Amino acid sequence: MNKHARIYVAGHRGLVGSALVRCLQRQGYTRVLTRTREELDLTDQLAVARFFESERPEIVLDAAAKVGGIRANNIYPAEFIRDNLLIQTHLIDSAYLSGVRKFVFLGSSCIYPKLAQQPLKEDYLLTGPLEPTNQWYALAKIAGIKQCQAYRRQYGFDAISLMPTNLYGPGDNFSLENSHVLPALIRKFYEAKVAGAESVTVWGTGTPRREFLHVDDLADAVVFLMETYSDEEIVNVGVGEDLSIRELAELIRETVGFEGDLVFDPRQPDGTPRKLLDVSRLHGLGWRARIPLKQGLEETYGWFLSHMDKVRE
Ligand SMILES: NC(=O)C1=CN([C@@H]2O[C@H](COP(=O)(O)OP(=O)(O)OC[C@H]3O[C@@H](n4cnc5c(N)ncnc54)[C@H](OP(=O)(O)O)[C@@H]3O)[C@@H](O)[C@H]2O)C=CC1
Ligand SMILES: C[C@H]1O[C@H](OP(=O)(O)OP(=O)(O)OC[C@H]2O[C@@H](n3cnc4c(=O)[nH]c(N)nc43)[C@H](O)[C@@H]2O)[C@@H](O)[C@@H](O)C1=O
Repeated sequence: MNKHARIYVAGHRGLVGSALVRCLQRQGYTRVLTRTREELDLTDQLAVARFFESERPEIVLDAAAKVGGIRANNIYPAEFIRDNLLIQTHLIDSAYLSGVRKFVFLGSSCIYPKLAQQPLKEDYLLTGPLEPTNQWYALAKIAGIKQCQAYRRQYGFDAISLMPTNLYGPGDNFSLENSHVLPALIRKFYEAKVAGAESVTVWGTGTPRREFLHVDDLADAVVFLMETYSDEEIVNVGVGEDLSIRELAELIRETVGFEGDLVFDPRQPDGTPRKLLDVSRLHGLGWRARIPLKQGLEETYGWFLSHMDKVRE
């Protein structure tokens, strides 16, 4: 792949976007294009079309979206379906119209049916009802996959769709309200430790299971597949193993060094009982995750401690 290709990373300040910029720079890509939301609101079709007309990137990595944990998805369904449909539609359409030669769309493991057989194969898409708490976001993502496939079929547009599992790492959203479980628990245990609290409340029953991929692994997989993969079939991107929320909480309690108790709040939603990805297609394409969860947790906790000023909300 030409290391001087003009690559636009949409959403470059987010968890995934910032990891993609780091990864591209590490791999010697010299022309990475970015725009903040203030510079380019991706829900504004005319602004997006003008941006592509004037900047003409050759490659687009789409890491821009309205993203949040189970509570945010449950409370803001209109924003999750509207913003994600608008952002992806504008990016895919303007990229095609302006001659972009490679487009990478990011879905999520939540696109699969709530009670599908585990581990989740890519073929299970649309074979059953979705998890209610994030059906809005999931449907938007499924529409994005179908738009990429339709543009490949009708226009020969080289768009690929990758389905990451739950992600974590430096640059994550550590807000207590709309973040995902791993960063939320890091912050909860840290604040409990500092305050000398007796316990930390974990939402739900602790029984759901989740798979966690470090965002630097994800970025490496995205760049690898950007360079090597071109087909309409979606590709799961994960580690191929999971753990219960209780086990995760115990791991984070140990990483942070909190000595109090866990209290589970079953009034909060558990969400999907399990969403472990089948990663055999990914492995067959020649990529495997490398960062172990324990090591990734320690590194993420270190980042959290040295970036307290950046904790969103
Ligand atoms: N985090 C996870 O566990 C997972 C994430 N994914 C997918 O990965 C991608 C990135 O997610 P993640 O990095 O976690 O999300 P973040 O919320 O960390 O980053 C999203 C980025 O999109 C930008 N953005 C949102 N709305 C707009 C807009 N209207 N105009 C311009 N920019 C906008 C945000 O800008 P600003 O900084 O200004 O808010 C932010 O930089 C998404 O497609 C998500 O669905 C998939 C599976 C799991
Ligand atoms: C990436 C993925 O992320 C989301 O799906 P999710 O994985 O269910 O999200 P989550 O990380 O918020 O929760 C995972 C589990 O953890 C439990 N949990 C305990 N304590 C806290 C807690 O303090 N905060 C949060 N957020 N969850 C907690 C929580 O009750 C649930 O059982 C969607 O965006 C979905 O669309 C998607 O794509």
